Amino acid sequence: MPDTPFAPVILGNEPGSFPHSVLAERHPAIIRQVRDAFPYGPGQHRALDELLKSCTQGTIEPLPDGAPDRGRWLDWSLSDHTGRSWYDVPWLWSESYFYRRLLDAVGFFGPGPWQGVDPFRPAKRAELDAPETDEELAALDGLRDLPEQERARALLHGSLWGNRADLGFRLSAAGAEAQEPAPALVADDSDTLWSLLPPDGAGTLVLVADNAGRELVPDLLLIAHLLAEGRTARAVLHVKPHPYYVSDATTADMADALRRLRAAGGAAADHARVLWSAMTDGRLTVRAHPFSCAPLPYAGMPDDLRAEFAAATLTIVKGDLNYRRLVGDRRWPPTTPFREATAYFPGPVAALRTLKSDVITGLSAATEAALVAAEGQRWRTSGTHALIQTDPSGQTHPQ
Ligand SMILES: O=P(O)(O)OC[C@@]1(O)O[C@H](CO)[C@@H](O)[C@@H]1O
Repeated sequence: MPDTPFAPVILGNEPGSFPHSVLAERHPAIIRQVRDAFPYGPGQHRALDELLKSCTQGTIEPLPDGAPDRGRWLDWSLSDHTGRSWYDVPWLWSESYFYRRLLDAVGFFGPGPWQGVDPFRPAKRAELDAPETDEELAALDGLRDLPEQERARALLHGSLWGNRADLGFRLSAAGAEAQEPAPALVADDSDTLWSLLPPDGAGTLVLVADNAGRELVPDLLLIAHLLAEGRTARAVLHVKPHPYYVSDATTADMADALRRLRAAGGAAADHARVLWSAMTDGRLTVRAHPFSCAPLPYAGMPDDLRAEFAAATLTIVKGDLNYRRLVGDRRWPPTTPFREATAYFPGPVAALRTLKSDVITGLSAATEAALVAAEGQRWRTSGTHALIQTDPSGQTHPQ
């Protein structure tokens, strides 16, 4: 990435914009949802009242003394943003801090009886247990007799479109789920992606997961396929170290999804066996790195994570939020080459994302023009378009 990117960082302070609506409407709705999720006590309700007031009308406050991650947040610019309106700091930062404070309010970080209780768990469980999940898993049996390449492609698309299953998104985009799936890929670098995962792959695939439930299930199926077919020797699944953006996957969600696959029978259970045994012998590992919940773009990743991505044959980055973090949460001209925005990334990287926020790179001028002609700017946030973008070059990029 150029040292001084010319695209402005996205803030939430423009009334009528998507980021503003997230801060002004989605966050209060999430607080309401959390209040309903568990029989919290008066202290938790008071803390939620205070958070509601702070995040809609107030300013950013420091973390409480003794917060286990206070030092980390200070490194992540907390002091610079303290005292400022939630709307006036980078939107990515503001949203991330909202989830951090929400967890405080319900006692997630303890000490106390609510320590470690995920406030979003009921919503995530309901989705995983929904009949639609059964239907999707049963459909897997129909793939069994297809040639490997077709199965691989179907599973890649399952993982891609699984990103529409985002519980936070549904809070503010009622109806998006009900629409016909828009098949339109606004960018499709899948051939390059597959070239990095050849049938005799000896390397490591890293998949940076996004949502639990109906997104994580197809992500796991894709990993199972790649391991079983020898397209990768090892895989690392990055999940969040704590609940985040409502539906983001944690280790507990991964375990729930895997148990769900195992219980489904048929091809789903076959995939579960592959994953279970790969976890047992270490070919599949799970990581919950603190930076996965950082309010910063990946360009600011710490050295250990950089080394991990550098060593991978391919890193697949899932979802909208991870895309914002991958390319930088900025108002890029849409034709900015994806490879320019990811030039800092230390290894080959691919993004699988449905479009749910304003950020976009890597469109051809013709694609952008067609989208604008058909929908104005709505295509950016409607969740009905998707992309597969690949930057195979890693460190060999000219910086
Ligand atoms: O990362 P995901 O699950 O695909 O999407 C996250 C999301 O719903 O939340 C953000 C707004 O809160 C947007 O980036 C996006 O719309």
